[in-house]
Amino acid sequence: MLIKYGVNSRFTSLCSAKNRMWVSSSVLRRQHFLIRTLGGNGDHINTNHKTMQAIRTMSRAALEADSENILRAITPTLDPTRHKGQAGKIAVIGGCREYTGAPYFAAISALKIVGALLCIFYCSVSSFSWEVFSFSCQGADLSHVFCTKDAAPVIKSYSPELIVHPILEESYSISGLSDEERRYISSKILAEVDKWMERFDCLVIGPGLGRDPYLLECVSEILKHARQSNVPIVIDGLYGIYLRHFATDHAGISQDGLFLVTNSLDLVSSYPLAVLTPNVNEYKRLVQRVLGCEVNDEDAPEQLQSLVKGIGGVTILQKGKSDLISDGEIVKSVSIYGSPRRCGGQGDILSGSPTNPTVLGCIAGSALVRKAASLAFEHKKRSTLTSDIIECLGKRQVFMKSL
Ligand SMILES: NC(=O)C1=CN([C@@H]2O[C@H](COP(=O)(O)OP(=O)(O)OC[C@H]3O[C@@H](n4cnc5c(N)ncnc54)[C@H](O)[C@@H]3O)[C@@H](O)[C@H]2O)[C@@H](O)CC1
Ligand SMILES: Nc1ncnc2c1ncn2[C@@H]1O[C@H](COP(=O)(O)OP(=O)(O)OP(=O)(O)O)[C@@H](O)[C@H]1O
Ligand SMILES: [Mg+2]
Repeated sequence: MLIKYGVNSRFTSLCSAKNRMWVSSSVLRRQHFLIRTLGGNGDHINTNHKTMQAIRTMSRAALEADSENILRAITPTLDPTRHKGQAGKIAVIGGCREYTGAPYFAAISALKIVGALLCIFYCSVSSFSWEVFSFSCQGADLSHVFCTKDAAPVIKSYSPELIVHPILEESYSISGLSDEERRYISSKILAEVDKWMERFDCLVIGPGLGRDPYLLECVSEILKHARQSNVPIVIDGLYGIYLRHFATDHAGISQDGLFLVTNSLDLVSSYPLAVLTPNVNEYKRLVQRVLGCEVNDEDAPEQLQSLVKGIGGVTILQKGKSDLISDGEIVKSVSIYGSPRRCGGQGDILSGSPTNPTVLGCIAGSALVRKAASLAFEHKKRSTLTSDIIECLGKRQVFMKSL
């Protein structure tokens, strides 16, 4: 079944000769996971395959995506025969001394609404083959947060549902240490994340990470390892850092320089399982850095497509009045009514929502958050907060499905 739908070749082609041995077990695990979550029922796949083809054909002509239909089509019916873990395990890498809300919002949203890779369809539309890594909208089974030691007790206190790993370090907590000691601490952090990496179906990197250079260097390494393991990655809120190019002097004080993140775009470039979710400021800085110009609202779809091509091989979900999504091949817009409230944290919910690397998945994630925001605003009006939106994520009006 997997071979028929190209899953095998998809994953195999992602493994370079160098890391094939290393990733093989995680790839196999994910394939088994996919077989299980597909329900082992060919009819089910064929039905969905046709649905996806129909959606794809329908929406190719217009910029505006048929997001409600897409959301409905990829939302599975809850299946009482499944056991814990089959809807996926998500990890958020984020949370530092200042920001504890952002990783919580992303992780709890993943737990509430985003299952994991539920189905892979290879849709042949026109002349090219198109794969859909679709996460179920039934809620992941386990949601982890890897954050700094200071942030962990706070995040744990928000929710007993989250599994919180207090392992990241910021510069202030290691000040006075030698370079060698710092490198040792980094390697310990990386080893700790690696122990878990294989189990994750998706990483969300960035919510509430802040801008500490030591922390970000560690996260760059985590990102590299995730990529070697072919784990889908959503990257949120890091673009300021990417473009600021921190360098670290021996005392751990950050200064502008051409260091860390000249390479950071390389970290994601040509990685088809990466989704970037920039907000207005982050997008502006990305455009300036990659295209060397200012944001052009008149030709927004074309500019987004150029940006994706400039970075190479990723999917970008540009947040704004309308969300624009592109993988470099196509551009789609989601403009369904959301909320006029612009309270912080809504982007963090969104970063926990697409958790899959395709335009289709991003459309569903965007529609989901906007519909939940609209529903929350109906009830809370001007006092709507991100936590109110989270409460609305699973409502029937959002999914238009009862089970
Ligand atoms: N409750 C929470 O814990 C929340 C935490 N958040 C976190 O807050 C952090 C900032 O997010 P925002 O959405 O406010 O970020 P923005 O990119 O919107 O930036 C906020 C401000 O900082 C400036 N800025 C950012 N990066 C810069 C850079 N490299 N050079 C110069 N100026 C820069 C921007 O111009 C803007 O004025 C992120 O880590 C984010 O994840 C937000 O997600 C909101 C909620
Ligand atoms: N002007 C707008 N009108 C309607 N919806 C919007 C508007 N701007 C953003 N959104 C929606 O709000 C959500 C969050 O986008 P936003 O630009 O606020 O992200 P952010 O700044 O990264 O948020 P966060 O505070 O979590 O970091 C997205 O779902 C987006 O579709
Ligand atoms: Mg944000």
